[in-house]
Amino acid sequence: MGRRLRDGNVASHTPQNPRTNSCSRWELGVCAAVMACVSEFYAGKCVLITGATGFMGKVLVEKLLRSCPEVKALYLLIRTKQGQSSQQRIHTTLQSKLFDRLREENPDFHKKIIPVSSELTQPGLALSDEDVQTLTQNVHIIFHCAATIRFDEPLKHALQLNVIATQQLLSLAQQMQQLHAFIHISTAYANCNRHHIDEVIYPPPVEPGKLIHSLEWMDDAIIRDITPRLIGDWPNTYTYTKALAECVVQQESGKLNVGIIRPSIVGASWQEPFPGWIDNFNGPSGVFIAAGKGILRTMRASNDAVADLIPVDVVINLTLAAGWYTAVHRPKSVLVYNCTTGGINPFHWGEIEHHVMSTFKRNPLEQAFRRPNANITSNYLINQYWILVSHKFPALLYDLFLRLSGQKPQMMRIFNRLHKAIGLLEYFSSQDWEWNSDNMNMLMNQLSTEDRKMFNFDVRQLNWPEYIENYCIGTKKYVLNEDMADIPAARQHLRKLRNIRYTFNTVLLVFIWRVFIARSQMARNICDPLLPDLTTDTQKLEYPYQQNTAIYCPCLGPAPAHQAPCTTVYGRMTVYDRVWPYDRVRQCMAVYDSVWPCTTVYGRMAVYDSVRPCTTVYGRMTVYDSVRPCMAVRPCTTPYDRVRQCMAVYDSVRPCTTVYGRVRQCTAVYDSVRPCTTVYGRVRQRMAV
Ligand SMILES: CCCCCCCCCCCCCCCC(=O)SCCNC(=O)CCNC(=O)[C@H](O)C(C)(C)COP(=O)(O)OP(=O)(O)OC[C@H]1O[C@@H](n2cnc3c(N)ncnc32)[C@H](O)[C@@H]1OP(=O)(O)O
Ligand SMILES: NC(=O)C1=CN([C@@H]2O[C@H](COP(=O)(O)OP(=O)(O)OC[C@H]3O[C@@H](n4cnc5c(N)ncnc54)[C@H](OP(=O)(O)O)[C@@H]3O)[C@@H](O)[C@H]2O)C=CC1
Repeated sequence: MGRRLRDGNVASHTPQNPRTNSCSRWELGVCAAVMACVSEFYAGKCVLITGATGFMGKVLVEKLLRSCPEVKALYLLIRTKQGQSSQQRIHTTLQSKLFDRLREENPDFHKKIIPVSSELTQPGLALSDEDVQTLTQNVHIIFHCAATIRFDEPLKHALQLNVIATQQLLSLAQQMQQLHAFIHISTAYANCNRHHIDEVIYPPPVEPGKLIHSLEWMDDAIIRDITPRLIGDWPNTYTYTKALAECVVQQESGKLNVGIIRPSIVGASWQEPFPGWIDNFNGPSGVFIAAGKGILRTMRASNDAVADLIPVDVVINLTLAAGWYTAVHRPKSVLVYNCTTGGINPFHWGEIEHHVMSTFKRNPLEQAFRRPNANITSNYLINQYWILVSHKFPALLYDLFLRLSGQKPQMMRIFNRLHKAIGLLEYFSSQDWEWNSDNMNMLMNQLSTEDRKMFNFDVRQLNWPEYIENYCIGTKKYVLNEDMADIPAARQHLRKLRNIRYTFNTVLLVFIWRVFIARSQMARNICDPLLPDLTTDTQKLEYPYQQNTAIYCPCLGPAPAHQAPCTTVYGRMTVYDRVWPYDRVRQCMAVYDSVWPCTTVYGRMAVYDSVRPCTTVYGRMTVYDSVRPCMAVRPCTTPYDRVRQCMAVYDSVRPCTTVYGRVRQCTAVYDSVRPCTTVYGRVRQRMAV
């Protein structure tokens, strides 16, 4: 690694006039024929990069050193953090697997890296005078990647980093004597309040200077209160301040050659330095991991909305090419590149869900909480339902288990954080945008064949299923640092989870059956058609009586009736009793109905009698009511109606042949409906009969 600027040991170089240094059109042709023009352009150049310890910054440093080996020096503006100096931090960053390929190709690559201590939120970027002098003398190209990308960042801090730091960097750039290009990394969602987004800088929601001055004197509590009103149509302070930053870039660019790159949702690498490289939980990566671990089961997203993911290497290739183009062609105004895939090679969230789940089932993550099975829905209520059933309920059970086993409950806490994170992402997964990407296409056409291969950002070639598979495997290998050799053990763990789920579901089903369904005729009527029909098609064709046997013994395997078709209710009852002896009459009715639904009182009675011959009118009436509830079918407004109904039943039990017998029967029935306490009442009863 090159020594820090403060040490004053900067590799000497001959300053070149940016205008004469750029490839002429003739030179471009020669360069293309001999070697890639873009890497030729970076030869001998000093490049300043902010955000080099971040996701995209790292990939930029790696690609620049690998594909432009003649680059002179990389000045990386890095803040001290957690007691580590910028020197130590870059040292740690370079240990990342990301640099393995470069390490192999060029073990001395670190010598070109010069860390510069800089806290971007401080006045003057907290640069020493010496560092300012060296940077202003040497830097040819600036890539400004640093930003806070947190969606919940307090407005003042987001403004300080994303807007004010950009402003300060631009004024430093103005002092640079041989700067060729200033490339600012923005986001495709800076203007997410619009549906169609062109490659232009839109008017800012508020004049950035005014906002900066107003927020200076306000305390944090007031700012927090007015933030929602200030950001208006923007979903968070990140996209809002990125919109303001674009405006600042335009205002302060002066005579600088400036380009703005607007990537959409930056994901794992597609090809370089190797497929699937990713090192953080941001954006979809965290969602994929949570789904792969079986924690996330539901999320609000539209199946049909375009998932505008863009691989990180595509963004970096475009950025380097834009650096070259901006320096060489010096466009008159700030050139904006929408770096997106949706308009060129669209892929949808529903498809992503499918491929993510399929990949994690084949290549499971270690120690999954449940089997991966996430579903996306755009319906708020359905999502809330699944959150309750698939997130909160299992979390409660698991925490209960942890408590009982003397451990600290943690699942509910994890779910609360997950819900906060996905709540912030839903805005981006529930709708889609149209980005114009003419400048990206124009730039591609400007590249030589060689450059197009070396700095490939042609997303038409992107094979999504393959990319998503590599992405998921990348989260496993590089974010979670899991060993691919442990996949068989992870698969075994998933099988164990599946068996636990089957057992749990069976117990739950049996419990629900016994407590609710087996005790209620109405519930049975509702549930019977919903219960799984376990019979095969051949059985259905062969014998209708067989169809429902499985309903009565769903968890205990096939009943004997499957082997020897049962044609009588009695036979059927025998099977039933073996499985689950319980409340004979109710069972009998249920079984009978399942075989031969009984619509007449008579049929019903016949079944009833076969089980428990009825000797009392009351018992008989209960059966009668269960078949054709008298109050429901024909509301009985008078005891007389009831008596008529009862008599019909009564007759079927004990037919009466004498008038006297009839009167006695009637009286008994009548009494059971409305006991009579007066002689007058009795006489009225008899008269009625
Ligand atoms: C199969 C389904 C397919 C459908 C799939 C749809 C995906 C739909 C993606 C849309 C994506 C749009 C992206 C816009 C395009 C840009 O503009 S890109 C810039 C993107 N910026 C981000 O993604 C930053 C978002 N993150 C944040 O704002 C903050 O991390 C959060 C989410 C507010 C959490 O903050 P915090 O509570 O202070 O904690 P933090 O330490 O940051 O993280 C807490 C936990 O959340 C986890 N976490 C962080 N981010 C995430 C995440 N994205 N997901 C899950 N967990 C996360 C962390 O791993 C951590 O877990 P533990 O390690 O503690 O177990
Ligand atoms: N990731 C994505 O999906 C997308 C990102 N972008 C844009 O790309 C750029 C890079 O994003 P990404 O790499 O993902 O972000 P990261 O969060 O991974 O990296 C942010 C970088 O900024 C640096 N930084 C933050 N605060 C300061 C500070 N006060 N002083 C000095 N350096 C600081 C961080 O350094 P440190 O290590 O010290 O924290 C880190 O190197 C951003 O401008 C972002 O807006 C745009 C679209 C999508």
